Formats: sequence, C-alpha cells, structure tokens
Amino acid sequence: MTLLDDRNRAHIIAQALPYMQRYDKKTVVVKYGGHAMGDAELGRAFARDVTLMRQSGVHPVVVHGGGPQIGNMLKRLNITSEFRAGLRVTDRATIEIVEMVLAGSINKQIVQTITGEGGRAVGLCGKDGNLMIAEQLRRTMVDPDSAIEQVVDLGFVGQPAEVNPTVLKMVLKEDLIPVIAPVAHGKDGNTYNINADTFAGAIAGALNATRLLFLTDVPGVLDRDGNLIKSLTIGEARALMADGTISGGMIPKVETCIEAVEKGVEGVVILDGKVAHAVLLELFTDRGVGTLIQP
Ligand SMILES: Nc1ncnc2c1ncn2[C@@H]1O[C@H](COP(=O)(O)OP(=O)(O)O)[C@@H](O)[C@H]1O
Ligand SMILES: CC(=O)N[C@@H](CCC(=O)OP(=O)(O)O)C(=O)O
Repeated sequence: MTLLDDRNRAHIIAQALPYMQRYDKKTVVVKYGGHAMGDAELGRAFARDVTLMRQSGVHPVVVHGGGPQIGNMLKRLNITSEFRAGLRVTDRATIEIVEMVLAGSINKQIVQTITGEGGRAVGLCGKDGNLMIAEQLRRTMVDPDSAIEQVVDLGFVGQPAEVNPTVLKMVLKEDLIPVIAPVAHGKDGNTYNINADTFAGAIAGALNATRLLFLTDVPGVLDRDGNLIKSLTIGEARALMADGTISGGMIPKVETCIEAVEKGVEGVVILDGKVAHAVLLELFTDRGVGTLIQP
C-alpha cells in the first residue's frame, strides 16, 4: 500500500460525508434480485454495504427476490414453470416451493451473510406481524389474434392489498436490518407469491422511503442497441414498455419504479448488482450508476 493509495482512500471516504449526512436516519429500500445473488463474494460485498449503511445512520430495508433459485428448485422437483409478462404462473405445488425457497433458504442466507459482516439482520416475510396482506392479482391481456381483452390466470400470484409497517418500524427502531421475502397471505387464507419488485415498491411507499434501489443483473434499462439509458421520465418508460424495448422481468421493475416516483419516492434507480459495492457507489459517491426514473 503506497502513500498515494492511502490518500485516495481517505479522499473517497471524505467524499462520502455529505451523502452520509443527506441520508442520515432516512429509509432506503434495496431490492436485491435473484440474478444479482449468484456469487458468494458479491453476496458478502452486498452484506457489507448494507451493514455500512446502517453503521453510518441510514435505515436500510432489504427486500429480496430469488426467481432463478425458485426455478432451479422447481426443476429439481420436475415441476414445470412458466412466466407471463414477467410473472411466474403459480399453482398449488409451486407456491409451496416459492415460500420454502424465498422465506426459507434465501431469506436466512442473506440474514446470515449480513450477520457475518457484523450487521444485525432480522428475516421477515409479508406474513410476519401482518406486514403485508395480499390479494390475488387479476391481470388482463389483449389476445393478439382476436384483439379481445382476456383475464390471465396466474394462480397464486398476489399483489399488495394492505401494508402494515408497524413490525418493520419496531425492527428499524432497534437498529436492526430487516430482510424481507416477498410472500404474503390473503384474507382468503391462501399464500401468495408476489413479484419482489412489486413488494419492494409497496414497502417503500408505506415507509415513505427516501430512496428505492433495484439491484439486478444488467447495468439498468437498456435501449434497443443494448446501451444503458441513464435517466427516463415516466412517459419515456411507458413508451419503452409499449414498444417492447422493455420486456420480461424488467416490466414489473419499471412499473414499480413509475408507481414509486408517482408516490413521491425521491430517487428510484435500477442498477447492476453484479458490480461489487453497487449500493455504496450509488448512495455515497458522485458517480450515479444505472437508470434513474424521474417524474
Ligand atoms: N430494456 C431492457 N433493459 C434491460 N433489461 C431488460 C430489458 N428488457 C428486458 N430485460 C430483462 O430483464 C432482466 C431483469 O429482470 P429479472 O430477470 O426479473 O431480474 P431480477 O432477478 O434482478 O429481478 C434482464 O436480465 C433482461 O434480461
Ligand atoms: C409472481 C412472481 O413472478 N414472483 C417471483 C418472486 C421472486 C422474484 O421476484 O425474484 P426476482 O426478483 O429474482 O425476479 C417468482 O416466482 O420468481
């Protein structure tokens, strides 16, 4: 380590101060996507970022996904799975696996990794403390052949009906880091699989979060040529969904961003979770990364 390296490090730490002050005691919801989770080293870097955020006075709330991990488990069990408009069609057998993978193994793995970095994390899902009540998602689509609008049956796919953030506020007050799996029950007694992006947006709205960050496996929203779009207005984002530039798993992400911006969440960003310390770079440095969605 040379003196120059030390000076650079000191400079970077000093640069973070105004950002730490800006986000002091503010809530930042981080959606940690299943595609960003693959690598153990990156997982530790993420856990370290979240721990550092908490240490510096920010209130991070982690909402995680796990789509690829659910897919792997379903494959091992020979259960076929299909996506429509970025959402997994979820039958009775699938919802059991979804809950097991999300609220069981992935949730506890993230809690363990944050704990390993010296943070104090608590794992929750929508069912805990009635945090979220879900209802069945009713989605309609226009059939391309008949041009008639039809209801798409997605099974036990839910959408947030109510968010009761009391349990989350208690956890945050105790300086703990909540890590939340996107599974919730409905008033009908069923368990629902909620897209993790949608879930994160509802939590950010209920907590009046200052920022909502989506960590995924691409640098942000890409144009038709694969180039990063650094910022998008709500109107531009809607146009890109309508013309098919934004498709698949990016649809629920962008829809959630639009809703969050409309509800007044200040900084909604989609960024590459495969870049080590993506959260710190976004939050605590001058280098904005990813796609910022604006009013
Ligand atoms: N315009 C676009 N820009 C970037 N990614 C897109 C776009 N349209 C579709 N995608 C797809 O969306 C994926 C991210 O969504 P998803 O797979 O659900 O990730 P996550 O697990 O992080 O939620 C990308 O890997 C990419 O394949
Ligand atoms: C309804 C629906 O599609 N639910 C998702 C929940 C997990 C998720 O959203 O994970 P990512 O963030 O990694 O995509 C699923 O079953 O895959």
